[in-house]
Amino acid sequence: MLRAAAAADAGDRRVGDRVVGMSATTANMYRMVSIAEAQETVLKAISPLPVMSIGLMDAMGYILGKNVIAREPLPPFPASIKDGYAVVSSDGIGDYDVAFEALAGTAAGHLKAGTVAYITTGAPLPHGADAVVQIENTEKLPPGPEGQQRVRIVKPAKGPRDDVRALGSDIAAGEVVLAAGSLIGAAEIGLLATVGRATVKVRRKALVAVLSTGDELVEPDQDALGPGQIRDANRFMLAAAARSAGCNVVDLGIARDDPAQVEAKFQEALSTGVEVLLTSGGVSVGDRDFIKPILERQGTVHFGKVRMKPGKPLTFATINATASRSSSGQLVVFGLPGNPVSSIVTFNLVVLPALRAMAGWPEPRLRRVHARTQTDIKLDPERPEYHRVSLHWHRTGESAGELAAASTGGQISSRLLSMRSANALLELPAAQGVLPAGSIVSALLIDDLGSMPVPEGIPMIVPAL
Ligand SMILES: Nc1nc2c(c(=O)[nH]1)N[C@H]1C(S)=C(S)[C@@H](COP(=O)(O)OP(=O)(O)OC[C@H]3O[C@@H](n4cnc5c(N)ncnc54)[C@H](O)[C@@H]3O)O[C@H]1N2
Ligand code: MOO
Repeated sequence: MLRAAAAADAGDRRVGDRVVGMSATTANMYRMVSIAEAQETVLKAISPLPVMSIGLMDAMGYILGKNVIAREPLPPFPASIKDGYAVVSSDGIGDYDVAFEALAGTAAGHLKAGTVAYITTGAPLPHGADAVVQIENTEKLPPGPEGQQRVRIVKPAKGPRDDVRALGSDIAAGEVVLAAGSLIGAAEIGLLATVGRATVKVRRKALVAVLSTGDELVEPDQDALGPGQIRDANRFMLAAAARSAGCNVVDLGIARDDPAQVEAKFQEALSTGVEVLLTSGGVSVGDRDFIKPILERQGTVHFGKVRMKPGKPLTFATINATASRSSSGQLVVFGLPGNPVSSIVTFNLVVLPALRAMAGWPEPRLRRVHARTQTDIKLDPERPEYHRVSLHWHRTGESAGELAAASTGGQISSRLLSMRSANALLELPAAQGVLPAGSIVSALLIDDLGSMPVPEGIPMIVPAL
């Protein structure tokens, strides 16, 4: 828990990180913490969720809860790498009777020296054979006097083991094929299937609820806006962001700027057993910003102001939920700012690492890269700014190239277009002046670089050998 910086007036009480009277207007008394401190506070307050069993078809995107060890070797028998003929390599070139067919999915037969067996890719090498000659290095001969198949080996096997996968050469028996803490992707699912894990132990992911607050908000399907109304963007955006982190989402709808309505929604979150509640709006310092005072009454507010742009009023609290169905024993609440860009940027910087940590990621933070800016960027003198950019690969001259950062334009926190196609947040320091184009800055990835804009003028390189 953090230290309250503001001095208490007589009659005020200390709650979590702040000294409060009871009105919402005291919300500006929170100590402004750094983003690093905010992230650390959140990660300290949460723990990985319990391990559960899941079917292989549904395991994508989970973190493995236990090491997975191969019980048998792969291949489980010496196997042919080619369609061709199983041979005794020392027999060499010559004409041979085809003694039998060794097909994939059948048991290995026995081959006598001086004969060959027709073999398919993946079939067990017959006992007695030690190599395979691919079909291209053979010629089919007319059948022998008793009608038996015959073949000419034109180019012999290079020696024993030629075109044979040795027993256990892909996976050794007893090998750890996946370590606890691994993120399960498509290849990992293939490995799990290979080693016979039809169900796997993975970390559960948080059940997340989303709630928008504000008298001005209407549903997106409202065609004509009334006076002062805007459509609710955050609830849908945050639900999608939580889902793309693999979480199931409960939609709590919109609460009006009325403490009773907001509190009723919090109760609904608790009784549904959600582990994480994302609210947006109502966390600033106005008389109608009720989120902080409600959180103070219901639980512990760990911070309520962060030195960052956008996202300054970001609020983080925990509410005891031992009486609810939540398996973590607490409801973790992120009070995200109402401005849409502030809410999605704070989601990426603070909520996403928390969801990942709950899901068991050993390193839940966003990945950092370095990039070169393409335009001048004005800095904020007071708050470090997370400038939205689209990163793409840029090649200059003969060099391998580097990531170039194209700004998404106007960065005001209401302009959601600044997040469109953004795949990274530049980490700009709080400073006077302008960061000149061509500067190298660090950037946090908020999207997969595999979907970055198609780089222009980057041909496939064939290395000169
Ligand atoms: N006196 C001060 N006022 C403000 C400060 C401050 O330090 N002192 N901070 C500003 C900053 S920075 C931010 S960010 C905002 C955050 O305010 P709230 O979290 O209380 O959000 P609201 O006031 O409810 O809304 C802000 C803005 O966003 C729109 N909004 C809200 N919810 C949604 C939604 N679900 N979908 C789309 N748009 C939404 C809302 O209509 C407002 O325009 O406070 C500043 N004020
Ligand atoms: O912190 Mo606010 O998010 O700048 O608009």
